[in-house]
Amino acid sequence: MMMSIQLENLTLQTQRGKVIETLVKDVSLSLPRGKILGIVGESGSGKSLTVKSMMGIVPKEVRVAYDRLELEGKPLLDYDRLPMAMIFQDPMTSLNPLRKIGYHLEEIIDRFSPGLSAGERMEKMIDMLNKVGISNPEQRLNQYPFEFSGGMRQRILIAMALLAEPRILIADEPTTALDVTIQAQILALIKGLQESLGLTVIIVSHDFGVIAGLCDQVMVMRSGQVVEEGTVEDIFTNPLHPYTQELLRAARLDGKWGPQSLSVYPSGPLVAVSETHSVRKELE
Ligand SMILES: Nc1ncnc2c1ncn2[C@@H]1O[C@H](COP(=O)(O)OP(=O)(O)OP(=O)(O)O)[C@@H](O)[C@H]1O
Repeated sequence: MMMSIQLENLTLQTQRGKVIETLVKDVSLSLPRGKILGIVGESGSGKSLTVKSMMGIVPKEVRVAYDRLELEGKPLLDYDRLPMAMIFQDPMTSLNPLRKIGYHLEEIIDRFSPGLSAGERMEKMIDMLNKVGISNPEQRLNQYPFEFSGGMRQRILIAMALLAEPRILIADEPTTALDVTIQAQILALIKGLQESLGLTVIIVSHDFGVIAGLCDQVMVMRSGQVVEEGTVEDIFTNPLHPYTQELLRAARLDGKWGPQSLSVYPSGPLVAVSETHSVRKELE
């Protein structure tokens, strides 16, 4: 089977004074085309640095080494022509507050689809905003980032990522900054786009609820190393590493994941049905 991403023995190190510190050690992953991999683990476990090193965007002070990094069967030689795009936790930091949304989208079109007429560019922008669920796209193109909610800004970032026509989408904590209802909508959008465009997706999260609802494969990281990996069923129904069990227990206590809700998104807010009775709603 052709692998979309193949990474072998990624190790990341940095130097503090005379001491060399290993941030990520021997991380390997291979992901078939069209599948979703979730990387889960507590803060500082090395999730972000792992995906950033595939994109070639680790900070300068971090030394990157691996035995193999191949995208779609080819060694990665040219970071300017990656078939891969990335979205981040905080959409505001990726948008220029002084520029309208249309400007952001046109910039990407100019880079990845040069030579289009003004009409074709407009058509492409409107089509993409429709795809990511933004209504009144013509009007929205003329608005500034601050005129959008957090969830809508994340949709814009997804639109920007997709305009680069990637076959692999990397999402680093894409819903962490959003409230729970909006989180579910953004995850449903990512899932829908993955299905309709046949994207391979890597999603980084510290939230097992997010992983359970979305992923085919799961990689659990702790202190820069993978402690367990497997299909979503392996990890959720038969977690073997105590850390995975601990994370799952914590996720259950958090109310975000229960054994019966494997294939659904995190449950919604408590809604009162009477003065004394509240019920937790399931989100789509
Ligand atoms: N530029 C850097 N220089 C030195 N150490 C770094 C640098 N960037 C990250 N680290 C360290 O590398 C480790 C892994 O960081 P990383 O951001 O990948 O973690 P993470 O699992 O994504 O956590 P979070 O969810 O908090 O982002 C952390 O201990 C972090 O402090």
